[in-house]
Amino acid sequence: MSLLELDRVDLGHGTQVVLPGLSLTFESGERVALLGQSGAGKSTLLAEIRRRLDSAAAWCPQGHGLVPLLAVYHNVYMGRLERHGALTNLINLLKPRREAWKEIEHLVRELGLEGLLRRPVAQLSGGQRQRVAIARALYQQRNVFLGDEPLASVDPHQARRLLECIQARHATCIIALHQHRLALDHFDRVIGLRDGQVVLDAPTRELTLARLDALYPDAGPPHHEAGVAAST
Ligand SMILES: Nc1ncnc2c1ncn2[C@@H]1O[C@H](COP(=O)(O)OP(=O)(O)OP(=O)(O)O)[C@@H](O)[C@H]1O
Repeated sequence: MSLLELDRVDLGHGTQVVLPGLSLTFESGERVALLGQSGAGKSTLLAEIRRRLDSAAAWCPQGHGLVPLLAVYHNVYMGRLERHGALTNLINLLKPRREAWKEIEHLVRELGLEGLLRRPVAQLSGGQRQRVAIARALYQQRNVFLGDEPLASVDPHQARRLLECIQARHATCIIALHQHRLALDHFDRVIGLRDGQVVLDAPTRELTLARLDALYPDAGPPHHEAGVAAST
């Protein structure tokens, strides 16, 4: 079943077109990895997909979008803010709701953040913040998971584990990432962007690491996330 279709659309920012004449179809139940060098247009494409899917999609942004002074619990709770009234949310800020606390506690434990629910995000490491952002997106409980490099600041072993948590809850996901081994092992399809063009769109079973590395001509010799490969 088709999830969404882009038919010769020009995507960009203001008057600047970044992805001209883009045509792509996404299916429900598909796990899609978006690859490409910095500036290739991955975030621009994700922003359009997000705009079109609206409340059907959970969103994990590149910059995490967390509130540093608030505790982990409150940052994760924000994933569902709009489901409750303003008063409920205000009371929850002062005195966390018991059932929400339990649910979030369970979720963060799964992501390796146990014991940190009360800690302000400002006092977390980069990798821990990344996991809080993922927890907030999972807490949204949407059909589709959209992520803009949600695995960028965690080690290869953790990246694989987090991806498994995400995919256990979302049959459909579209995620920008740079870890080629993960893309091949955990996704059905890879879309590769370069300079605003789709230069690769293929099922992962037809792809090799060398083919994905070719999307990054400026990167030098490939490194292939040795830790990830060794862990499988
Ligand atoms: N808000 C913006 N206003 C104007 N131009 C933008 C804006 N955001 C991105 N761009 C430009 O659009 C192009 C594509 O950027 P985009 O963020 O989509 O790339 P990306 O592949 O996600 O890169 P990265 O891996 O660094 O996040 C770049 O040339 C960038 O400078």
